[in-house]
Amino acid sequence: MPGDEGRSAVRSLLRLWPYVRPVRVRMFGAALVAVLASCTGLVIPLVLKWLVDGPVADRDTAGVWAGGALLLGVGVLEAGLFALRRWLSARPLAGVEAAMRADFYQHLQRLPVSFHDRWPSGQLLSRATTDLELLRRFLSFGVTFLLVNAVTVLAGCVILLSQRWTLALVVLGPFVPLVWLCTVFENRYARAARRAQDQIGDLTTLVEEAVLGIRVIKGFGRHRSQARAFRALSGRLLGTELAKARLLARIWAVIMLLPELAIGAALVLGTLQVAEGGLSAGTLVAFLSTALALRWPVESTGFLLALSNEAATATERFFEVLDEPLPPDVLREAGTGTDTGTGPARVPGPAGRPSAGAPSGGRRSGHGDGLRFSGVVFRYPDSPVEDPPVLDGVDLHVRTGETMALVGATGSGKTTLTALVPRLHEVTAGRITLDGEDVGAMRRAELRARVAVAFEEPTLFSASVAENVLMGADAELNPEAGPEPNPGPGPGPGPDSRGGPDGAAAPDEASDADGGSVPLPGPRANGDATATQAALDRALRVSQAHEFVAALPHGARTQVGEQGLSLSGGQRQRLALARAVVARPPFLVLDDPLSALDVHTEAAVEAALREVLASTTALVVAHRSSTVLLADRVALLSGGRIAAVGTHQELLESSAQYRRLMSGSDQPAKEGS
Ligand SMILES: Nc1ncnc2c1ncn2[C@@H]1O[C@H](COP(=O)(O)OP(=O)(O)OP(=O)(O)O)[C@@H](O)[C@H]1O
Repeated sequence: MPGDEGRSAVRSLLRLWPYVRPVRVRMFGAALVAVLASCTGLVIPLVLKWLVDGPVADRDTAGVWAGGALLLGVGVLEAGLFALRRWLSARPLAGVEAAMRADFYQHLQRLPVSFHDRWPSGQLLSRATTDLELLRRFLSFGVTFLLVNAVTVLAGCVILLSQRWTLALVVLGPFVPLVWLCTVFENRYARAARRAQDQIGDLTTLVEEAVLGIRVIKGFGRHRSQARAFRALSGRLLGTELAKARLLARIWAVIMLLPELAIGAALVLGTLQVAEGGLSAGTLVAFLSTALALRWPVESTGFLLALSNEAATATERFFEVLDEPLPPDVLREAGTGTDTGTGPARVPGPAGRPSAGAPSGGRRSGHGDGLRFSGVVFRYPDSPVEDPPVLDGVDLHVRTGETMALVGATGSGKTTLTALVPRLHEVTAGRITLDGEDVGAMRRAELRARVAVAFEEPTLFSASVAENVLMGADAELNPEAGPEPNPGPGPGPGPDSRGGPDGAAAPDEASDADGGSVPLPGPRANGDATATQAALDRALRVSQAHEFVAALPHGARTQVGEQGLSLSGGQRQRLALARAVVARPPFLVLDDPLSALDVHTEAAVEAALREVLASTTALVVAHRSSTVLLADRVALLSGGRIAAVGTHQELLESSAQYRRLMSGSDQPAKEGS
């Protein structure tokens, strides 16, 4: 029902109030000033009336000059007030946009992985950018001028009626059909606006995927089909935008035509009345200039209604994400101000500086029970109900200090099982315990302090190598949690300080890199930063990344990720591994961390990793027999359960499926290295 939709648009917009509240004084002040400015404009016809009926009729030149000066003064005052309105509202409303964007980002960070699995990233991106910008325009311009127009039209009507009520009725006659037409238009436009904004989100997703997957697209020569998909989507968006433009053009035509006709009719009638002597020329001039002054407020209503509708849609789209419920424990922790996932994890400090309450890193987790899965069942929330769960009663015990390799056919659920330990997903049934403590009952910050993860897909952020690695460290080790926007040579080892003419490491530094440290330059390389430096060096050495990092133009301060240097898949994976081991976590979960390494590097990383694994309790997803050999025991995942557990040798002897897996016949793509 049209009426319902209209009301819901208002309801949607009212949800913005908590964001507007802090700047309400400035905003209403700005609106008041705008109303004043607009009403000042309405004084001009009255001055004109006085001018025509007074000094002009009396041929009083001095009076005409005075009237002209008065008109000029009123005009300047009106312009000054409008400028003041802009000054009053610009800064606070930019703040509103920033606050909304910050809330949106924080909520996205806190939402579970299952939400991000479900939502296309382009939809989120367009809501955080286009929609919020639209809302700022609505709040700074739309709301104000809806109010200004309403007050101006009302004041104008009073002036018109007081000048000549019969003529006023002629001018105001079209008002009723106009309101009705606007209501019809508003509802149609709201639907088109929603469609367009959703289509922008889809288009953003497509562009993002095309940019991220550019190698696949080029490698498989898919640019034509990709371009076709883009054209189809942008064609659809174009269609919607044209439909919007047509709707707008129609309502605009009506909004402009009806008042013009009415003013024309009033002009004819008024002139006749002046000719007959029933009306003074000044009154007619004042009447007509008031009617003309009301033209813009009436005409701009169509545009403002369109803007309001788009803003209502943008608000709905914004709150669709913000209304997504957070997991109860995240909510609780957010309420107590505890870290819920946006900051660096609190993990045990380096040797000699254990964090209070957390087990000291770099040693076995002692008398604990290790990592235990008991009757773990898991089904992806969006999977069809008739499908069996991915994991259907997993029982597995990784003893303290033990390294357990997890093997299984492609799609058997290995990644899913590892993701349950740091609670990227919540178990559907059963429990996972760390040293006897249920991970489901642990605070997330504490869980992250105990478990470090490295995924098969190594993600690097637009930050320096050091910051990327230290992301896995606690606050003490990680002096600068946020990424720096720019590398900047700074006081650190820029190309000049690293020696080589083209930024390559000088021979002495290269040899330093072999056995020494990859210095963190500048403010970090002093005093308290020694521990950070030591942890970083150790992690880089363990992951066999120290040599290539030392050879980077700015060493560990080199910017990597999207806005920095591109690294090879193997280099990225080694940095992700360094991130996982930097804090020497008591529990380590690695999802095939060596998959992108060449045989030579893999052997070197394995040797170093063996040292790390010896001091942690680890679950390592393995596709190659070389990774399996790092483990004390192997668990075979099949049919959603652990089908067999034993040493590599035992499983080779007892399990035909394991033999097949290791010989590569089950996983031709990954096995056989
Ligand atoms: N986000 C998701 N939503 C729904 N189903 C998913 C999701 N992620 C994975 N799955 C499904 O869960 C099953 C297990 O996937 P998983 O990635 O855990 O397997 P895997 O053993 O790690 O495979 P691989 O060895 O190829 O990495 C697959 O059937 C997959 O299609």
